[in-house]
Amino acid sequence: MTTILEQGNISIHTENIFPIIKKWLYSDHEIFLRELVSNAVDALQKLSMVSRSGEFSGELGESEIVITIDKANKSLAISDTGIGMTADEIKKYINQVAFSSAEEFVQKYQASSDQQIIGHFGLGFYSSFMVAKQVEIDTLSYKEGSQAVNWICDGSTEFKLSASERSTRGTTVKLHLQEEELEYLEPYRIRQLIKTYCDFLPFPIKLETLASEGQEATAPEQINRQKAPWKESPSNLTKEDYLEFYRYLYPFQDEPLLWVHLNTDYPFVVNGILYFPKLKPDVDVSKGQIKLFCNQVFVSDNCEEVVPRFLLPLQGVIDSVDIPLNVSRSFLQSDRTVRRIADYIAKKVGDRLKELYRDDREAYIRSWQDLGTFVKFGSLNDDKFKKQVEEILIYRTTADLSKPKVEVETSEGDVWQEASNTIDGKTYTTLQEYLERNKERHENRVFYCTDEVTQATYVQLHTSQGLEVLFMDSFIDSHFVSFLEREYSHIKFSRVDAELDDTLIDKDKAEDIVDPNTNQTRGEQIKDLFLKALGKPKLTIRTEALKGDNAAPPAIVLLPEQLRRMQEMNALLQQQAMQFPEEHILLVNTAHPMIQNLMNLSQGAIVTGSAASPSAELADMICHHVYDLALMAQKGFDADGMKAFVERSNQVLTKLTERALN
Ligand SMILES: Nc1ncnc2c1ncn2[C@@H]1O[C@H](COP(=O)(O)OP(=O)(O)OP(=O)(O)O)[C@@H](O)[C@H]1O
Repeated sequence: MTTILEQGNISIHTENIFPIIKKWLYSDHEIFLRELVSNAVDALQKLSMVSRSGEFSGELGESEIVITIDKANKSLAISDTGIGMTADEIKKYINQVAFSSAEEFVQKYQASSDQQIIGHFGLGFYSSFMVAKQVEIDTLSYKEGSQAVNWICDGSTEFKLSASERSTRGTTVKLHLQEEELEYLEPYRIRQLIKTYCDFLPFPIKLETLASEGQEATAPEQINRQKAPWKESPSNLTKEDYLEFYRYLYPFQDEPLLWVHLNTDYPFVVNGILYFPKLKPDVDVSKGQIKLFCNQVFVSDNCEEVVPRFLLPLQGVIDSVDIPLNVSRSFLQSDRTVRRIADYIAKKVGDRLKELYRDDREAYIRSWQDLGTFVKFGSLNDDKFKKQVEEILIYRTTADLSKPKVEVETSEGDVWQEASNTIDGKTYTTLQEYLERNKERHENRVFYCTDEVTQATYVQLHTSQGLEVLFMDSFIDSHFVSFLEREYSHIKFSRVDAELDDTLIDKDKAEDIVDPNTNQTRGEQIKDLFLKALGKPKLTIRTEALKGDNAAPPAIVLLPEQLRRMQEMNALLQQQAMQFPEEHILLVNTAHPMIQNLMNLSQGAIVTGSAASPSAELADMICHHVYDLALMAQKGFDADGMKAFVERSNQVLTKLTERALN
């Protein structure tokens, strides 16, 4: 015999709140489980609080949550061994609080047309009516002498509260599922939901199934991971713990480069672990991969609005109760606390990078290929971050800075080895160090290379004369160079193929006057020869005697810095690869023996007086060839260019062999 304690009407003002909720959150029905499990966790936590405060001195017993699938009766029950509720509490918290907060929730969202709510939190207990035609609460409070109670509601505004036979402390919420919601009787579906939303809740969540037609009962089995490493103190976690957690979150991915553990309580609460992944070339940097949690309950698979944009490629977890969840994503972006949290995250990331630079230079350099992209992207986007990391921005250099490791000893007797900037034969430097080292030879001028292969000749030309070149060859670097120039307006950056530094040119040789009749210098004559032979109006021909004897090539193609940058910008705007501009410079090296021979060859032709003489023809061909070789070192050939080059190579060789035989 059950005693009816109360039968009545739930005090809400919107009569038909149930259909509205169902319709409103149509696609989100599954969140009912998250809400009910969260309530169970709260009940367990409250019990441990009252136990600690001495208000409750009974046995705590097993703190756990059990989800029971009863296919035969089409019901799903969520039980906890938490604090429980008395009849009065049910009346207050369920009949009044739960329903009025649900009503408030619905009214709020009816008024808003924005479906992009980040969390859909706050519906609480009431969300069970999205999937259940009847909900039953069976509960016994921890308070001594409490009477167990049973509450039943069928989704209308009426409820029935009666005494219950229950003898164990805690609460069971049983959902009699609607016919169209029977998917929640499938164990795989429950596992999937718990893994998604409740994996890191701090109590065991177990799943059991009762026997049903053709199926045996299964004993309760834990289905959540339970441990949330980001809530632990960093000093309790080993490197392996962090790596294991990363593998758990992102299986089958390369190991992360490093991680940052966030934990602060003031002025806002933020916990989390962020990982720097190895960047894949196809990574979509506009898509966030950080998981957002609120009190260990999963909220969203990306929190693009919470982390600064440049940190979007990071992975991991952010958990904060201070991020408003029942708001639209666009609102989040302008929320003041969220902005401050974003700043905090950027600062922590910067600190971590500086720490690595200081404490483990080798790891820093090894990871630079990937880290550098973050750091540069961050500097471009966030001024505060730029200031934080500008001293640890490094560039690979041609300078040989490898020196024996020096032991440094402070007056306190601390000894450490000065960090080496050379790893696997590659040396790195900061911009400041570069400028300092080269102050005497080229103050405030930086030579850089964007492609080690195609610009090899130019790099070699510079290094042979002792000029230091920085490699700025990652995809972000073309923007970054312009950015650096804006930031440090006194520094001039020139790509190795843009123009030649005076130190590379032998001024005396170039001025050599050879023809007393015309007063033409050797350089002018060579220029004429190439102009006529090539016949390209947009091509500028320049002659210089390059230093370095035979090490310097007979000719190189130069692309003036500003012109090239404009082309790059246009290509970017049109989303095309940059075409090699027709306006460029062919610099012919008058000091090269081959160019001198070529000059003599063409002069021989002039002496014989015939423009079509074999010598003139060969000289003309060689001019084309020299130009092609210079182009080839810059950009390679297209199909037509390659065909012409091979054909001409054969002709030149034929002619040369003929001459050798004569
Ligand atoms: N399993 C439970 N054990 C004990 N008390 C519960 C349980 N479930 C719900 N309650 C009580 O009912 C109240 C209302 O629950 P409901 O889920 O609607 O809202 P909430 O948990 O307070 O807030 P929200 O879910 O919006 O964060 C709770 O505050 C709690 O007092």
